[in-house]
Amino acid sequence: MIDADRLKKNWSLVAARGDQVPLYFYSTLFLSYPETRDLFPMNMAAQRDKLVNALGAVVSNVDTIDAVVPTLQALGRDHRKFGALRGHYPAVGEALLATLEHFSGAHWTPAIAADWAAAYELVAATMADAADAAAHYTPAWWDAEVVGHERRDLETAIITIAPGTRLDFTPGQSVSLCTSLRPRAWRTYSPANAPRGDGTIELHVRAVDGGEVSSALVSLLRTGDSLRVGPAFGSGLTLRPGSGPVAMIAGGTGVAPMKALIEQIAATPRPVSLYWGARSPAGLYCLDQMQALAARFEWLELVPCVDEDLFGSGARVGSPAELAVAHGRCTGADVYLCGPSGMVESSGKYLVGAGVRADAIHFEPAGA
Ligand SMILES: NC(=O)C1=CN([C@@H]2O[C@H](COP(=O)(O)OP(=O)(O)OC[C@H]3O[C@@H](n4cnc5c(N)ncnc54)[C@H](O)[C@@H]3O)[C@@H](O)[C@H]2O)C=CC1
Repeated sequence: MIDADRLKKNWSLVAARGDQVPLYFYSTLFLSYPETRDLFPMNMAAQRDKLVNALGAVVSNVDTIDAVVPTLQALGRDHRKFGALRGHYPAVGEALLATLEHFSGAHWTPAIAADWAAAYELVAATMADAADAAAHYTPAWWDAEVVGHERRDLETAIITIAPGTRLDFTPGQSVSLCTSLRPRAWRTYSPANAPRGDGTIELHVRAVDGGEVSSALVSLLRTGDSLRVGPAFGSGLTLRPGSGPVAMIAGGTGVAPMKALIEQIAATPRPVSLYWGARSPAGLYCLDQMQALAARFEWLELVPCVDEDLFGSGARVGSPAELAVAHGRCTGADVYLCGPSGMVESSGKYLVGAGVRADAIHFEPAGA
């Protein structure tokens, strides 16, 4: 029986050492098992945070492991795209335990070691089993051709890809992708369209500061190039059944999954209010597309919002969540939130404080 409290306490002790933890973990892994280096991107900076986040998520849920089984299974299926094999899991487990022992110092006991080993074995077996099962019915990744690349501004591009074989997804889900311009570095985006007859997928990419992959996708990628795409995952933002009102609160390119949801809702319309925020009017990079949708669907209300409007664009000034509440759009509605993680977090708190039921607020948890 795993003592979850003991594990959580030990994890907070180790996690307090910050960046040193993943650094130690990867050094140990690559020294002991050099062949695993090829599974990871050349630049490990982004990868380091991922390990810490993933570990934290698993550990904090170890006492309710049933709740994270679907996530672990999706993770296992997704890891096939890295070339991760069942044989790699023990190597990772060994490096993980060595790292935990190193940072626990005098707090490391045989009982804690046994708890960690058992928790890791459970996680690894769930992931590896799901990966093996998926190998029977789905590819490890899809090769897709870039069939459209439209720069919307210096930092943002709308990229359309055509996977070689059909890639199924549900609006609101995400896919990860990798370009040979930045080998083995995968980043996640949400399709901005409901599934199409021709299988093409629209992705909205903003070059983030220091983001080597997003910058390459925006500035260097060209029509005709190919990308690798991983399986669709996530259920936080998928449409809940019902015919009642929907309020969508989006920030920046977080509008992409909202556009996909709107296209899905068009099949069985219900009232939708989309409050879409950006720092300035220039950040509303696909306002024309969104306005065209609002003109086409009488059940769709579009409210562009900006932090400041120096030149009088006509967008509302204020936070999308606060405006949506002030206009009564969240009352009795299913609310979908997507954008920068800080915005999702603060908007969620604001909505709950304003009386919106927590179970009516939907978003993809950070790091998912
Ligand atoms: N491209 C895609 O397919 C998807 C993108 N996302 C996420 O959406 C985000 C979009 O980023 P950008 O377009 O660069 O947006 P941005 O940085 O330009 O911000 C958009 C809006 O969010 C507000 N905001 C930003 N940080 C905030 C904070 N900490 N607290 C409160 N409000 C805040 C801004 O004031 C602005 O109104 C990214 O974090 C991305 O990971 C999420 C899902 C899909």
